[in-house]
Amino acid sequence: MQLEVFLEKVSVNHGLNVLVSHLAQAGIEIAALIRQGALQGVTEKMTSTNVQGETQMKLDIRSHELAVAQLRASAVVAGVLSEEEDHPVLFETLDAPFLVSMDPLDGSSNLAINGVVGSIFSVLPNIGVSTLGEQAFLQPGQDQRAAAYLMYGPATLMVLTLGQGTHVFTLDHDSNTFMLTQQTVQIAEETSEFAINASNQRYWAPAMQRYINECLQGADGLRGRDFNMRWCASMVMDVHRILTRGGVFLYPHDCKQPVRAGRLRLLYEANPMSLLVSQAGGESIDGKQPILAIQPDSCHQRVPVLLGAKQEIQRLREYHWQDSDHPQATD
Ligand SMILES: O=P(O)(O)OC[C@H]1O[C@](O)(COP(=O)(O)O)[C@@H](O)[C@@H]1O
Ligand SMILES: [Mg+2]
Ligand SMILES: [Mg+2]
Repeated sequence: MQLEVFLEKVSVNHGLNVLVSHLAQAGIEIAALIRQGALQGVTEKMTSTNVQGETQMKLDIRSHELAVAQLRASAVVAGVLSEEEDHPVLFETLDAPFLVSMDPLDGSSNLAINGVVGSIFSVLPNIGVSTLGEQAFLQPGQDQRAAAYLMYGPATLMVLTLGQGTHVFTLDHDSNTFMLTQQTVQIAEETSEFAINASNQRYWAPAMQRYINECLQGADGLRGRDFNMRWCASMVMDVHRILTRGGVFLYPHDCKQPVRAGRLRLLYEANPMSLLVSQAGGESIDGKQPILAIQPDSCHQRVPVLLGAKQEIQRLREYHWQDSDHPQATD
């Protein structure tokens, strides 16, 4: 089933369907660029840096421009917040029904090694950007109307939720259309696989040290079974593995840069991925509280991200509460 047919079937919100189709089109255009590799200067670095102080890749900018153009053309979006721009880009259609927050290119460090990258999108209702300005983007993740990521791997995938389950579409490069290949994905509650950048271990809080040490002790330790580890340095690829075969993805707070709450951004990485994971039966927390319940206070704020298999996230929450000697939060 083609994406547009699926949308007409499951969603009565025509405006949202139009928006999702334009996200898909942006994905098709970005995929075409990526496939050209160095021929399109895909691995080139810019001299500019983004608001996070990160050197921008040429493709960070091109992906941003292609997505902004598609969202503007949809005529149902009032403005876009992007990882690659300090302030939201506001369109003429200021009263349009939706706002979008996006990470136009996720996993940029993988480009130079021809690795997997992606794009991440969060769709929010327009609560009055014409008067509120960028404050209108500071809505908790639970208010999202849709979330999606594009994965530019051996196949090009679009993974989507409109709040009724999480579904996978594969791009048919011959007809340039996305076809439904997996409906209502479910994440197993139990897992023996974790993803974390272990090079940061010495900076982690005791709760994280404890959890990872127990996983590494495996069958010889308290967990009584061996755990496997993966790290792709692309949130899209790590989360897609979890939606496909389970596991947990962990980018916890660390004291490498104590002022920084985490590495990943709440509005265009943590929130959309948390909605996709929770709609597939998984959970996501910042250590103590559900990420989707966090009230954002700035557009590019960072947050610790622990997401995936329910049982592991509940164990991690327990360890974090025990850490801070707070009465254990009960479910
Ligand atoms: O380089 P590290 O510390 O392992 O971090 C990898 C993480 O950073 C990211 O690349 C950040 O995203 P961007 O590439 O969009 O900035 C995530 O995709 C990934 O999970
Ligand atoms: Mg990213
Ligand atoms: Mg990015």
